[in-house]
Amino acid sequence: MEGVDYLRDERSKAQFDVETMKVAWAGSPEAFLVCDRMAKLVANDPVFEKFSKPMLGRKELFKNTLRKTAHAWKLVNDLHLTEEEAKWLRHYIDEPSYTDLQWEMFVPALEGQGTEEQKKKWVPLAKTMQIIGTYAQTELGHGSNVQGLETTATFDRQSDEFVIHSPTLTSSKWWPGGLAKVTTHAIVYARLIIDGHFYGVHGFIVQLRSLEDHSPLPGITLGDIGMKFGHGTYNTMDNGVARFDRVRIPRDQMLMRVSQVTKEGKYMKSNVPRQLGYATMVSVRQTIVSDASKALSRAVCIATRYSAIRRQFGSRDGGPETQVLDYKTQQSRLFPLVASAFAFRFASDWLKLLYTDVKQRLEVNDFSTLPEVHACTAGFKSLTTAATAEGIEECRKLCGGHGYLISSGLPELFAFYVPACTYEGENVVMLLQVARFLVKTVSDLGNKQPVGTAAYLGRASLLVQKNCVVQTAEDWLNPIAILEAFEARAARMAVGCCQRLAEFKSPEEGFAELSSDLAEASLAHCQVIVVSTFIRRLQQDIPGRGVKQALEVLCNVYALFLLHKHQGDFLATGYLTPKQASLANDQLRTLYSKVRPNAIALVDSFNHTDHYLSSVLGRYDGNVYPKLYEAALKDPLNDSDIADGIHQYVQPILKQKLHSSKL
Ligand SMILES: CCCCCCCC/C=C\CCC/C=C/C(=O)SCCNC(=O)CCNC(=O)[C@H](O)C(C)(C)COP(=O)(O)OP(=O)(O)OC[C@H]1O[C@@H](n2cnc3c(N)ncnc32)[C@H](O)[C@@H]1OP(=O)(O)O
Ligand SMILES: Cc1cc2nc3c(=O)[nH]c(=O)nc-3n(C[C@H](O)[C@H](O)[C@H](O)COP(=O)(O)OP(=O)(O)OC[C@H]3O[C@@H](n4cnc5c(N)ncnc54)[C@H](O)[C@@H]3O)c2cc1C
Repeated sequence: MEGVDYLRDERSKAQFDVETMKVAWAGSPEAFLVCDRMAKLVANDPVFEKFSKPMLGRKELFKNTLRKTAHAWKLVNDLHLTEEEAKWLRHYIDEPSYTDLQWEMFVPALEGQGTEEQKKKWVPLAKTMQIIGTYAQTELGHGSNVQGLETTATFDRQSDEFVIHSPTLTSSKWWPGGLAKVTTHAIVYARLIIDGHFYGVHGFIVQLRSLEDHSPLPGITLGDIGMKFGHGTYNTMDNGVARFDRVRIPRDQMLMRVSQVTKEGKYMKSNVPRQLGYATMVSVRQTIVSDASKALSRAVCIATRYSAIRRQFGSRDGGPETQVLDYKTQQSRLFPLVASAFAFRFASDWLKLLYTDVKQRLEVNDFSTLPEVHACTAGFKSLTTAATAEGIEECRKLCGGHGYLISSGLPELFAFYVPACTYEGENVVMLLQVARFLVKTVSDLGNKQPVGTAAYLGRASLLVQKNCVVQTAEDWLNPIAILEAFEARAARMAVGCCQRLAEFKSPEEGFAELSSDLAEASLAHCQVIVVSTFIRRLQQDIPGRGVKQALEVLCNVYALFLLHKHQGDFLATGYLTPKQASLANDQLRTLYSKVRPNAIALVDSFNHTDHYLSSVLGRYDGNVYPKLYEAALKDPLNDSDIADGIHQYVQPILKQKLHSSKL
């Protein structure tokens, strides 16, 4: 049998309806149709070809992306694509580009932090791409500590302008995507100074380049910050540096939803919290969670298909060898990642609802849920990006040596994905934000009943006393038992941290000293939410033959895999006995056997095109070995039998005359 037959055979074993699972993965029949149409549009358009990317130099890579982005914008207009369709189009083109910043950060910053008047003026210009913007917050000296930014915006009453200035080397803006060569505008975050007084960091709309000839405007120095990790991935983006030498902008270019500066130089706060100035980051973190499920699903699709084709050992009397997918070790590394992709998918759908809700509330000045939403987006961003980055690397290893080839699609995917652990809030820094929320919630338990995602902490006094009642491996299939285990572990970790915090001279000192434990408690809290979201999703109506059952298996795999991975926490907090932890692991092995016949159908449900996967190992048709050979032959080194440099540098060594003493 060939790879093609292996996958055909695997597909025939599926115990659920793949077409309906595709809809469950996409979220709705409408969402499925949009994704499917955009994926095919990209896959069938030669402009979006990706094969040659790894061979291109930096300048060619960058220009190639400019060309693709221009073509995509033409398609958006010619085909009258909606914003949602355009977003999927960008996604499937699969190349970081200045438009990521334009649509994910510049426009949301204008919409979220601008006044009605500012929105009216700037948003249409941005949405029609008459101006192209970026989000210039991070500096050479500070990224995480936003209040530590050094760029200044000094109000000049006489001219009714702000003067934007980079007073030190470390105040240079450093990292913003598209800044180096493309963007005409930026939201520049700077310390506001009026009459020598500092009023904190605010966003300012600054024009960077001439709209006529694209040259940097006077007083502005712009450049690229240099090559980044991986070759053909993030180097398509011109992450940039900017320095401002007393650049003047009109007063009405400060984003003034949160606070205003009057003509007279009076600083006025609206009745909105200053954290609203961070709203763009909340919005993008939510998008990043959704992207995590996409990136992880892509990696597991490649690794699962290849694992069904690859055979090693186990052959006796000349019969076929064992598919590596049949090894329990392979399953225990791969199937939890398949389950995680689904878990993150449903978590991101839920987070989107939470975010939509807070957005509507903010519009009518209801800020009550902002701290919870900030904690959820920050925590989920950290949890999902860390697991996805690790998961992609695990998938590479699951593909053995071939996973290290660029043609496997995995090295480039990893290089493309891994900065998500850092951008939009470094992951540990984000977990510490969740910790602040947890500490406040637990400290306030006597006065305030927590709601929403923290509601379980309202039962903390019970959860710290109760013990797990599981007696058999079967008991671990009960969602109530699973959820209570996660809640009890998280509540005990949070309460334990709070008790120890009280032993320090000041809360700040305690927080700093216990920050590692607090980060772990935060992760445990976020896992409660992801697991409970998956369980709740299964309580909804899910049509299609066997679809719900297959998802139930994955939900249990996800939860029990986490329980096994973090069993130290579950045991140390005293909720579980070693016997109960071991029963969970027994159940996990049984669950892997239930996933096995559905493995290929599950990854088919992601509906990834071969173009999107860009992986010889993950091809839908399974024709791996001939295509791997073909891809290798296309390497420039195979253009000739004798490569450049052989005559010059190798042959002289071969032909050297050695003295007998050196022989
Ligand atoms: C091409 C890739 C494919 C994927 C495409 C997906 C789309 C991605 C688009 C583009 C690609 C990526 C581009 C990347 C862009 C960037 O990275 S932009 C820069 C992002 N920078 C950060 O995220 C900085 C991180 N730092 C912070 O957010 C904050 O400073 C902080 C660390 C959270 C806060 O520090 P600190 O506590 O010192 O700060 P204060 O300002 O004093 O805050 C006090 C209180 O406010 C609460 N807070 C903080 N942030 C928020 C918020 N966002 N919303 C609500 N509330 C917030 C904080 O918890 C404090 O509350 P408390 O006093 O009650 O405890
Ligand atoms: C690919 C990419 C694209 C980006 N695009 C943009 C963009 O478009 N616009 C923009 O403004 N920025 C952008 N950034 C910058 C990005 O947002 C920052 O790099 C990020 O916020 C992290 O900040 P930092 O680099 O200052 O890390 P640091 O904060 O210096 O982190 C270094 C280490 O210190 C630790 N640390 C920091 N503070 C604490 C603390 N309080 N407690 C415990 N540990 C701590 C961190 O955990 C980490 O281990 C981009 C970055 C990348 C990699």
